[in-house]
Amino acid sequence: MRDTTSTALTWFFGLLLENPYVETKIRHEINTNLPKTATSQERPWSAIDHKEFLNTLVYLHAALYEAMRLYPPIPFERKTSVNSDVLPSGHKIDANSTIIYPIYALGRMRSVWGEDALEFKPERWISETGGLRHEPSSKFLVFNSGPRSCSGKHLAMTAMKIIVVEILQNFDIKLDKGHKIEPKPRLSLHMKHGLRVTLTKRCSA
Ligand code: HEM
Repeated sequence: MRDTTSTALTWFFGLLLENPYVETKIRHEINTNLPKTATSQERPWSAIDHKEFLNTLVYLHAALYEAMRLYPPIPFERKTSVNSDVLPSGHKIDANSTIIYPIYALGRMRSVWGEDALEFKPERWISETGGLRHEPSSKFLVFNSGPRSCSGKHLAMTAMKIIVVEILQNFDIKLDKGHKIEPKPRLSLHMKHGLRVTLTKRCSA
């Protein structure tokens, strides 16, 4: 469980470094919504109603979902049938069959996510009214779907938002020269060489 959130955050920051406009938008969203009483020296969630504040970070939420769509911490899953059945696709399965489904590939299918499926675009998660666009768990399978889906999803999203706010409020991040970002698929989708960055302390305004 700890592995899933840390893996998600590593890919999130990797994507942020490759897409500086997303970082700018997230920083803007944080600064706009952070109550004026909370300075960058102060941990905002100790001084304010953190639930209310984190709920305003719609674009950050979208960017975290988008990072996990492209790099799901658990890249494949399996299910075993109790009885014979027919899948929505029309495929027949026998009782006691184990099906492995690739969450990584599902998150990148053009037929599911559109022509820009391979692009990192948090905007795809924002609705016309500016809220978070709902996608069914059968489409966004990162937290699994059905009765055995992740019971820590809300906690994971809250923890990741807090960590991102804390890091972005306090540091500038730069990818180390020559560092190559590439996946190492295992049970969790780690980065092959980790994410080597240099953090520079931000001066408080
Ligand atoms: C980004 C973070 C996370 C992701 C992507 C994630 C994803 C998943 C997935 C795919 C499953 C289904 C596993 C399976 O059936 O084989 C699962 C189950 C579960 N997760 Fe998470 N998880 C995350 C974080 C967490 C956290 C932080 C907690 C707890 C604090 C947690 C608690 C659980 C539990 C208890 C289950 C089992 C649910 C059940 O079988 O009824 N998860 N998670």
